[in-house]
Amino acid sequence: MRLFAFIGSHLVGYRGRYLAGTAAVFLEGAMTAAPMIIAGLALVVLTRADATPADIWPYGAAIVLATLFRIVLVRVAWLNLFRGGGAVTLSVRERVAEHMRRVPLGILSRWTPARLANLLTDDARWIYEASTIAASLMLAGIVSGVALLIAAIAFNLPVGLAAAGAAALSIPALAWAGHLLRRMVRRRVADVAEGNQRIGEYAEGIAVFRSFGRTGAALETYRAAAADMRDTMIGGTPPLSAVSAAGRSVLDMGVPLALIALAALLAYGEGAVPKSAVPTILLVLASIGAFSAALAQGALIGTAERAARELDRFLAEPVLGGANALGRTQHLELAFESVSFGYGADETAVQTLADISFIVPPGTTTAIVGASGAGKSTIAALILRFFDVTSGRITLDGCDIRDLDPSALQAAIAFVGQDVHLFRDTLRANILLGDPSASDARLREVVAAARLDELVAALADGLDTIVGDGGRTLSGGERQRVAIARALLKNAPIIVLDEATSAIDPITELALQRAFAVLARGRTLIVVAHRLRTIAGADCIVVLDRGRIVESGRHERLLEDGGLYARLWNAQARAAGWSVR
Ligand SMILES: Nc1ncnc2c1ncn2[C@@H]1O[C@H](COP(=O)(O)OP(=O)(O)OP(=O)(O)O)[C@@H](O)[C@H]1O
Repeated sequence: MRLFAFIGSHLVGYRGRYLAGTAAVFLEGAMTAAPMIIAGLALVVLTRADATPADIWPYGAAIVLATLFRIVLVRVAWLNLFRGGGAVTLSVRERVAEHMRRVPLGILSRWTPARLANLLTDDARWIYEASTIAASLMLAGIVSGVALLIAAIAFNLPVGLAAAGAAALSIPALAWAGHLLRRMVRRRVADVAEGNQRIGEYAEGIAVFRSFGRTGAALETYRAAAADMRDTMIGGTPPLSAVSAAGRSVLDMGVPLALIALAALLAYGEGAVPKSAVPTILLVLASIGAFSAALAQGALIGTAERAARELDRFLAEPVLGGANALGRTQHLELAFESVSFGYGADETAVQTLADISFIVPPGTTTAIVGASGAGKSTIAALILRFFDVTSGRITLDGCDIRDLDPSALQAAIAFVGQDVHLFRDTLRANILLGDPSASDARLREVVAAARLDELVAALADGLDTIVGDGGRTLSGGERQRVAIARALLKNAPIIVLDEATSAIDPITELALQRAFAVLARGRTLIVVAHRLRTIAGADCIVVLDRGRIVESGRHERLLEDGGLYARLWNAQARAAGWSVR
């Protein structure tokens, strides 16, 4: 039922068609039973003493008509069900993709990339297969089986009832088998996901494993996951097959029970085999066949049901709220007002930021500095609403960013993080992500500002060179420069740079900084940096220590104060003179 409720909720605009298809399947089930029932009637007529060959023709004609009607119904059913099923799958994929866009990144990161990909591929496919083929075969089988059983009862009440009793008795065992099957499917899917995760980690981390001579151990963890998968199959199959076989055997008991009922009739009733006996037994046999065909779809329906549950669970993840628009798109002041934050949803979450307040006036540069783990990147993540604050508020142009339409916030901020992801596409397409409508001249301008022109000139296809998966064909510093070009192109009033130049050599970094300053003039910059030399010119430096602001101000004043910033600065100055012997 859950599966069909799920399908129903995604039948946007196709509900009528799908219902028409279902009605056609219903009739098709009846038309599948019709030839057998008509043949049964013909058998009864032919066993009469006064029967002539001509008596058979109306029945023959009725069988042909029922078959022709069934062909038409199959066509109508499948046409509508496939359209409806296609619409459901499309709607599921679109809703999941749209939801991914709106769920806070903090929540999204709890779903691994493999699980998210699975929602859009395998899970959506199971829903398609269930809503089209499996559901129709199951419904047609049940309708046909029930129609044949009713006909059997009508032909001969005791014999038909004996077979119906067997069918009724098989229901609990079959329901139990369905429950075991669903449990096994759930565990198998979890094992496969775990196995995929492990093999993904093994493939991605192969360089690390090799450098530590740990490839064997890493492979072992994958092997363990594969063994779990096998154990689930081996452990789950015997009880499932036993219960399923028991259910089917009880169902198959329909014919022997019908024969026993017939024998009882002979012994205690009519004293002769009634004319309806043979057709009734045939109808019972056919009805068992129809029920078995319906049962054969159980595994697919069970798998699709699990997929529906998983899709529902993802679609129930809360999305970023807020609907307000910004009053203007430029000169936006950003402010932290007594912001506290801890990762994790419950009260036990460790507080990462405590009572953070600072203002970033439009057009100024604010640097966030502090030791590793102090909470600098967390500040950037909160500005971007990857997470929402635990208490206090962050405002943009006076408006709490939680009340802002997420797309207004996204439009106002360009972000370059520590990990740069490039898509397997041309360098041009990767940079144009910042502004797909940018002119060629503007593109070249940001390429030059990001100090990418030498790289572009050296590449055989220049900007049209495909950069490999995740940008792996470029060096770390080159990837960072592509991300900076992308952010510059976006033309957002606020740019957040989180260790955006950490992989760039000092000479290129200096040149990039100068060019960047020209292109980003008038924009607000929030820079998270370890190399203090790069932010010494900032309008305000906010110094963090274990999640708290311990001082803030301009470089010269902070040096004079002799606090944490001065200590960090002096330590870096000394480190610059270090050498490896
Ligand atoms: N997604 C997360 N879930 C749980 N804890 C996190 C998460 N991200 C960061 N933390 C923790 O929050 C604290 C602050 O991390 P953050 O990345 O903000 O520090 P940082 O100052 O930017 O450090 P670094 O300079 O090393 O990048 C750290 O203790 C870190 O372990």
